[in-house]
Amino acid sequence: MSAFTVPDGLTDLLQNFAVHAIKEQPEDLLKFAAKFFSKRLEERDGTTTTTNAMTTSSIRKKVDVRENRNELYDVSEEYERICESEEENIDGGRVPNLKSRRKSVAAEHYDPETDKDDSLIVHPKSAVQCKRLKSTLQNCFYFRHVDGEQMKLLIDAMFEKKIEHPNEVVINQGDDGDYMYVVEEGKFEAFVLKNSNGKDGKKEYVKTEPPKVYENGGFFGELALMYNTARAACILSKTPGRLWAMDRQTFRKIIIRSTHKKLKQFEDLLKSVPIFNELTHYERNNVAYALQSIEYPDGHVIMRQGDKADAMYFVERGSVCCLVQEKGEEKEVNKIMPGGYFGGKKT
Ligand SMILES: Nc1ncnc2c1ncn2[C@@H]1O[C@@H]2COP(=O)(O)O[C@H]2[C@H]1O
Repeated sequence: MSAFTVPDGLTDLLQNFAVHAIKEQPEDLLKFAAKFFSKRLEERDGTTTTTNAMTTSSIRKKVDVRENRNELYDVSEEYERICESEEENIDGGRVPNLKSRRKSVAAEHYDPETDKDDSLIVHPKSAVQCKRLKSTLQNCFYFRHVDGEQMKLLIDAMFEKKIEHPNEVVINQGDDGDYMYVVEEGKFEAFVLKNSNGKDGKKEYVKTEPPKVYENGGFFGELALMYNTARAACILSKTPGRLWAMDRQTFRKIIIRSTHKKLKQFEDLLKSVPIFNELTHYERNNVAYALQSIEYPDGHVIMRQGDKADAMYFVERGSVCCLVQEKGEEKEVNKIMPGGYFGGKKT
């Protein structure tokens, strides 16, 4: 009998491929496989086969890898390389060159446990501004974990930023994270760099996939502050508008303290669920924000057979029994353990 050695990573690679193929049900499996594996290769090597442009996913990949080692990856080399032209082309429109906004990526590590300094910035506001800001924050699910006292500190620390024109670049991909923004009014859209050397040597940006539009609500610019990385996308105004900005220090002291632990817990849970394995950092983060922790007592009926599906559930602790009514009797058909999920299409 001959002994075989399974190459490192083979199981994960094939599992990922199988999950994708099952999910997407391609007509031509071979073509789908070719595309899938080429994309993995591009992501690993940080190159594309058609251009030399550094894609955000490859930048993000590198950032992620370093993050796992608790180091900070400075993307400045790539950024300088992709920043050579004087003007930039976003979705066909001309926007000012933002190279001057680029600073070095701040590498300081923030540990909420050891930070005893509670001093925060205060930007004075009128009662009307406070009221507007409070209602904007309350409508934003990102701030769900913030308690009343912290909400007051947030309101003090944030300041209003008026956007006068469409096509203003609020965030430039590759920059350091200085502020996170909450949208009170106006329309904003996210773009990512497609080609650093497009038509006439100008940089070309495309809408994110899926497109991300913020209209009279929502937030952006949290990733670079949360993960200490360079900006992962550009945010451009589509109309004049009004934003509320939160500086990096306030974000760290309030948001990281109150939500980071919870988010990490959720993120780890999501990582163990195969259908979410392939999500990017950003996508996984968004799912994590949308999750809510609910404790059920033993024997509690979470949903009944025939109920309308209104949510998907992930088991964090304990186990969940699936029962089916058969000839007037309930029969256990499945037991879902931590890492398992139900309430989606199949359990
Ligand atoms: N597909 C996307 N990938 C990364 N960031 C995105 C995407 N769509 C929207 N964004 C937002 O764009 C912001 C750019 O700055 P940050 O990286 O700090 O945080 C990012 C997110 O809030």
